Amino acid sequence: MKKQRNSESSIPPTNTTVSLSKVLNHSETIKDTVAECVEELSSVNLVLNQEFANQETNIELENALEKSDAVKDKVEDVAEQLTIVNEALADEIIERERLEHQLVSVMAQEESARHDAFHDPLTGLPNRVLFNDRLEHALAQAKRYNWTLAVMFMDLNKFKEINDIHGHSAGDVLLQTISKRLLDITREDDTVSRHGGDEFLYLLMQIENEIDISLIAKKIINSIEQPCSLEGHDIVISPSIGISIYPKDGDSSEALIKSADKAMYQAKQKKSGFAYA
Ligand SMILES: Nc1nc2c(ncn2[C@@H]2O[C@H](COP(=O)(O)OP(=O)(O)OP(=O)(O)O)[C@@H](O)[C@H]2O)c(=O)[nH]1
Repeated sequence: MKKQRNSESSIPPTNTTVSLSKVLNHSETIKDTVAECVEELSSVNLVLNQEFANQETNIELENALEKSDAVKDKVEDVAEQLTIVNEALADEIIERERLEHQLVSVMAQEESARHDAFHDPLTGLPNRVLFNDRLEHALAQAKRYNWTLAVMFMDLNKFKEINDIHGHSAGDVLLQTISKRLLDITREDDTVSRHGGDEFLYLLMQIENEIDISLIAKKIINSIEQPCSLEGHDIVISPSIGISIYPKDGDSSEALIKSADKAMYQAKQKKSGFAYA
């Protein structure tokens, strides 16, 4: 009897399960062939027995018949053994599939927990923890290879008014829209993160000069200042950005973020869009 395998599983079988299934299929074919041999031997022995019953005593025929019956019994026994082995093999395959399924599901849960630990739930952007980790790593590389890095601290202007006028969920949509725009314009090596509330942090890797940084800051401002449709209204919001540069403004992540934060307040006061530390 063939065991019912878990065909609804969305997880592709591993090489081990595939090879075990091949062995089982092969073994089932052998068992079927052996079972056919048993049937053929039975019918041959039946005919011989009938012939033997009609004859005078014939010792040689009697011996041959006994041997043939013994062979049939042995082959029958082999067919039964093969059935037992195949059932054990089928059980083993089901168990392996179950374990593989369990393993994949545990790995998916771990991956999801890891993602949640390092990302902001509202916008999906990297959170503070991931940003700090990337900044620490970037600083170690910058020290080793003499790179220049830039940290941008960005805060939205008068974001509270959006919440007050249009409601908190409209504010959430605005934060999500802005985050998507920021992600779209961020280079692969750079990092944009949500620091909290309406604050975002940028890490720019291997920056050549301030002209490049200013161009990036203008690009970010331009992208954020594009109108955003909220509940039928076109909302326009602007950011203030403070910029600190490694090694000029600090050689630790705390110092660079602090300098950029201070510069952001200057940009906000002067309404200049962005300012350097
Ligand atoms: N919708 C929404 N609002 C948030 C979230 N987190 C923080 N806020 C709000 O964001 C606002 C941030 O306010 P501030 O940055 O202090 O004020 P602001 O109006 O932007 O003023 P300036 O920065 O001085 O221009 C506060 O009203 C918070 O309640 C969030 O996840 N969703």
